[in-house]
Amino acid sequence: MGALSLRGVHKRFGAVSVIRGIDLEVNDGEFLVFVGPSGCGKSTLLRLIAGLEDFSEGDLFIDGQRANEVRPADRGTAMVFQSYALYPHMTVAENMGFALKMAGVPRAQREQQVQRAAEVLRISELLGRTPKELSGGQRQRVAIGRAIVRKPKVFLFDEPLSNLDAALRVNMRIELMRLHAELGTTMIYVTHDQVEAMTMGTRIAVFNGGRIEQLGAPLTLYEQPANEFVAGFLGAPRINLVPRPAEGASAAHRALWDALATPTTAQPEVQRIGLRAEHLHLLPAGQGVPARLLMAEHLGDTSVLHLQVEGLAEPLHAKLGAGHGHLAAGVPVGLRADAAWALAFGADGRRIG
Ligand SMILES: Nc1ncnc2c1ncn2[C@@H]1O[C@H](COP(=O)(O)OP(=O)(O)OP(=O)(O)O)[C@@H](O)[C@H]1O
Repeated sequence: MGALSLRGVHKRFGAVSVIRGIDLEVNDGEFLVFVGPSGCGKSTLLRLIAGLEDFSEGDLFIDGQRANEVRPADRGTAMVFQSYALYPHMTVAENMGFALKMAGVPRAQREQQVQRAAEVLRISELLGRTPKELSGGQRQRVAIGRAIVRKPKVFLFDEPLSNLDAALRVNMRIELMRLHAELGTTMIYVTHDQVEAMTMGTRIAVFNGGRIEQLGAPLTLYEQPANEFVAGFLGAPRINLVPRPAEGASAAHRALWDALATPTTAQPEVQRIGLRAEHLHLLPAGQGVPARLLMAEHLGDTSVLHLQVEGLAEPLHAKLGAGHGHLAAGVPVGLRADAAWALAFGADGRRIG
């Protein structure tokens, strides 16, 4: 079992309030991702769960038992850090078995648990090496192995992949998902990388300024964000936000607003309409909403276009499939908006529909 409950949690460092009222239920066996911009408190919440920080207010329950005062080693949690924090003079096997040794587990049992974890992580052949003889990805596996041998109820990962290069990160992402499927243990995973969040999480909690803005399944958050912050944080390029045209707005701005009209977006309290880049399409110049191409990023399978609509403060982004490599900066184009995907936001940033 590894269900976790946080109730009314606050954390202050001196006068600075870092966690500002969090209630959260983590289900047994789920892969929950904490995502948010730098400094929003996600690592602090993870450290509170691990027992590395004290609560200023609020309670933590692990499998229904209040755990605020339980020693970190006795909570059934195991944390994996971004810096692998391996002991340089110990072999991989010794590093992985160290916590068990400290806990007084007999040698034979220790060795068996280390062997088993090494098999799961596919690093059996590395057990005799020291950390300096390992690549970054292998070191990260050892750090994870050290957590596995303790058979925790909950794994806590604090940006574990951010020291790895892009290709290795993708590999380790898949490995961690496999590990989760194999062990079935609750995992809480902190990242500021929205791609990691979207691909790995059973659910995602989007943090902002010490609070959770929204909690839900990745695609729910992507398609039905509670507010502009969540809409803007998930998705690359960033969601397009079109403000309601004020008096004296350009004809192109008005045409764009009209192109986004649906029964929801037509409501008078709607102040901004959000449209993701994949729902903005190109037309020949002279058709649709007039725009100018500012810059094109041709990625091979997709092209991301940065477009200026006269009178809008921010450029729009459109994401197109292959076959647009000929488009160069400066050309006039037309735009078609897929209004069925338009999201309507009120003055306070909350989504209306
Ligand atoms: N021990 C501490 N003393 C004082 N302030 C702290 C302490 N630990 C964290 N903070 C502050 O709390 C805020 C939240 O930090 P935290 O590390 O939880 O953010 P984060 O969301 O994990 O960000 P990042 O992705 O940059 O790690 C930051 O402003 C940080 O400076």
